Amino acid sequence: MATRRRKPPKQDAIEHAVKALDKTAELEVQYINSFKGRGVFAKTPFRKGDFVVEYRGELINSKESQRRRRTYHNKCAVFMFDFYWQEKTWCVDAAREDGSLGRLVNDDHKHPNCKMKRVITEGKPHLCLFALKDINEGEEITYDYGGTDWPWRKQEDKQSDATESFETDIFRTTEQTPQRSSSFKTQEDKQSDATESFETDIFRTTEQTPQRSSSFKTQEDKQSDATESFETDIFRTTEQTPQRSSSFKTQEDKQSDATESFETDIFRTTEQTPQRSSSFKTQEDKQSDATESFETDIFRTTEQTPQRSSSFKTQCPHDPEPLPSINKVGMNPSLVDYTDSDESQSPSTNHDQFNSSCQTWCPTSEFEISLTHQDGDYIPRLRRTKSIQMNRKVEFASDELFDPTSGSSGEEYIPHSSEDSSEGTDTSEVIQPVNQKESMLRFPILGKYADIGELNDVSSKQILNRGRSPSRRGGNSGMRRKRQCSSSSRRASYPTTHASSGHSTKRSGEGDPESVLQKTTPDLEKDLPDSASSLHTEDVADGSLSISAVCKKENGSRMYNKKQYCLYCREGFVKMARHLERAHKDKPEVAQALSFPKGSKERRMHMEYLRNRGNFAHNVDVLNAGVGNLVPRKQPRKDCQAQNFLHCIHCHGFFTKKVLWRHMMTCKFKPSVPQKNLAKTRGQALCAFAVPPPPGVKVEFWKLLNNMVQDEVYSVLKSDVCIMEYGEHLYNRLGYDVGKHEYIRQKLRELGRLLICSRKTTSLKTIKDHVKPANFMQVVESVKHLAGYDSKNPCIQVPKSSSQNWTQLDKDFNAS
Ligand SMILES: C[S@@+](CC[C@H](N)C(=O)[O-])C[C@H]1O[C@@H](n2cnc3c(N)ncnc32)[C@H](O)[C@@H]1O
Repeated sequence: MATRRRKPPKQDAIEHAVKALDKTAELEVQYINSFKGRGVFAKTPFRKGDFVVEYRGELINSKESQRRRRTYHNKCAVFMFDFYWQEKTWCVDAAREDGSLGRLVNDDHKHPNCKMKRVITEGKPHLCLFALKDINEGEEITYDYGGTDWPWRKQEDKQSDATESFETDIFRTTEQTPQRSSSFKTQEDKQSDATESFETDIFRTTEQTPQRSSSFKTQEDKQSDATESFETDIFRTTEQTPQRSSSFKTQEDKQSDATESFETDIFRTTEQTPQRSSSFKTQEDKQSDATESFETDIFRTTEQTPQRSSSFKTQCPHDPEPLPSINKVGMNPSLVDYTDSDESQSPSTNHDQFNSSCQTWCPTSEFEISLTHQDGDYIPRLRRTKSIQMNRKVEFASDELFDPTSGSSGEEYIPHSSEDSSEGTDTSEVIQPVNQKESMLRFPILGKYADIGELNDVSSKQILNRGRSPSRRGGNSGMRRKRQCSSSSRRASYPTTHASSGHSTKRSGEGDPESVLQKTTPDLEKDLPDSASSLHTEDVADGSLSISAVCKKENGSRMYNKKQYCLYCREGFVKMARHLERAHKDKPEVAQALSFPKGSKERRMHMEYLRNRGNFAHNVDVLNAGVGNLVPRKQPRKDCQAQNFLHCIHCHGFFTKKVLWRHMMTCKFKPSVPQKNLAKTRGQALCAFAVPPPPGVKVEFWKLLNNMVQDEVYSVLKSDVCIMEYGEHLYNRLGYDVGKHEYIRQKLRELGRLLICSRKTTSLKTIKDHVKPANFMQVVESVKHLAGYDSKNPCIQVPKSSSQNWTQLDKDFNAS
């Protein structure tokens, strides 16, 4: 098939590994579909046994890998590849988008064409893929990730015919049910049978007792013996300058130029610990916490310079005691330093077993090239541990990467597109921009709200008169579950609402928020503080004001015990709708709400509004008293300070400042402002899809773009090369999740708006101009202009670029 001269695969692998080079002339990345994402494809044929690509990344120890796994998003954690070497579990963390190809190779457990092998060179293990069979040009490179619980496997068959959105849904569902299939064991058993027993031993040891099996020792010893001849090869290869191919660099540079730093931020924590600990061996032996960063540092793939071996010295600047050099002919100077290292700096703790012939630790080479299970050679069984979720409560020795207790639980796939909210009850859906300043209502404070004081008396009387009788039943039922961690049950006096006067119980039109407001707002406004005179809660000595966090049950699940306060009887109830129905159906607003069918949107909205009003009245009272538990619209995760909360003038919900801005945009109780429909007409949409994507633009990304509002921003961003490249990059990263499409569009629109503004106010014409350091001040000017910065009264109109804010801005923008 192939006519090119074949290099011995092991040598080929070592050469590429040492130089951190990919075969960019023979391989290419292609976007496959939204389900699978990208994949690596052969540009030229490979022969069975050929080295194909290295799974390159940062080599870290198990402790560090556990730590990262806890902090990484699932999408990143899936790039962590755990493997066993020298009685320890190691991990190649390829989460970083570094442009390398190995990390993008997809899984195929049925008909893989490659197999992962461990190649040790310069004392470091590398994970390399070798062809299991002849691979044709255009064929996707695949290997078996191991295990059986990868979500996509269960769906593979269904996938082929399904539509894109359907696929995504399935995928999500699967992600949420990370149960190991029952066939797992069977396959495990089959594998175990097919491989040498020692492999099984290795992984049993890893999962249960980190002891070396006797068969493993034998194998290791065999390897040690065999290393001698490889060393020569290794050192020969290291003489060559380890540079990345130019084509590779270009691709990577392009990506990094166009990419925002947010994606890489997560990794910074671990990358910013360049200190080497003093004694590797001791720490390793002790498995103490302090080892965490050390091993990482030693084996870290240089982030900036892809020259792995030569960067080693720089990576370890704090070696306490440099040891005598072992001179190897032809050795790269940096490698001399590396081999100079103290034995104790070997990643191995068992040097006798690893290389018993060396008194001083020296790098050895190990190569495992058996490509079938049958030939009986040592095949390191590499395993993707993404499917095993660490149980944080279990204490692990640093080498115990696998959590035996969670083996069957699978990976916890968390739907990532959902909003980060502690309580998903806010179903605000309509986006209607309003004047934010007018809409943010701060709470009234002690003494500043005379009306409330007067009303309090009335309401106190009302409470006395009524006692608990009208609400007793509801109250009891609401309190049936005695969970004490919600808001304070302190009774207080409240402003009355006088809600009953003059309100028809006639059905309002179609649950329109406005109609709800028209009927209910006037009453409430009596109770509301004058927004102009309202003060900020910071003015209160609010040491005793609290906002309770969400409560958890013993098993960690959420406890739904948030008490809402009744507008009429001032009691707290967990089930407010039921209470209102039972105790206050005579009230016009309640009657009005009840006039809608159960479960209807209108009824829910009315009830929600009444609930909010009751809570609002309660909060007003608590704030007036300066003591008590405030009821927020959404319970925070942690107990919060009251001054971080503000009140929405439309729905009267109490929100954190951070959330309020966004909420105001979507509050369903705000009166709607007629807006020009900026959405595409049907004709426009059809025309947009009819236009083929420009050369180099993927169809899927093109579709995403064409779903955008087609205004000036759209045409500008479409014509800017950088924005389009950035968009494609985002699409490649996030596009498989339909929930992220809007985010991608908004990111692009932000840049489009900036570009328009820059063109109007500065000499910058493209986004590329924006990244030139010389233009920095112009960019600042443009951003200020765009954000509506007022230099006289230093403030900005648009404090942050949430998509909703920009939606308003878009409208203003278009209007102007
Ligand atoms: C190591 S990454 C491979 C590169 C990935 N396709 C990408 O575009 O970033 C592993 C991820 O690829 C996807 N993947 C790998 N093999 C797959 C397969 N056979 N079918 C569907 N998705 C697959 C899964 O989303 C998995 O989380």
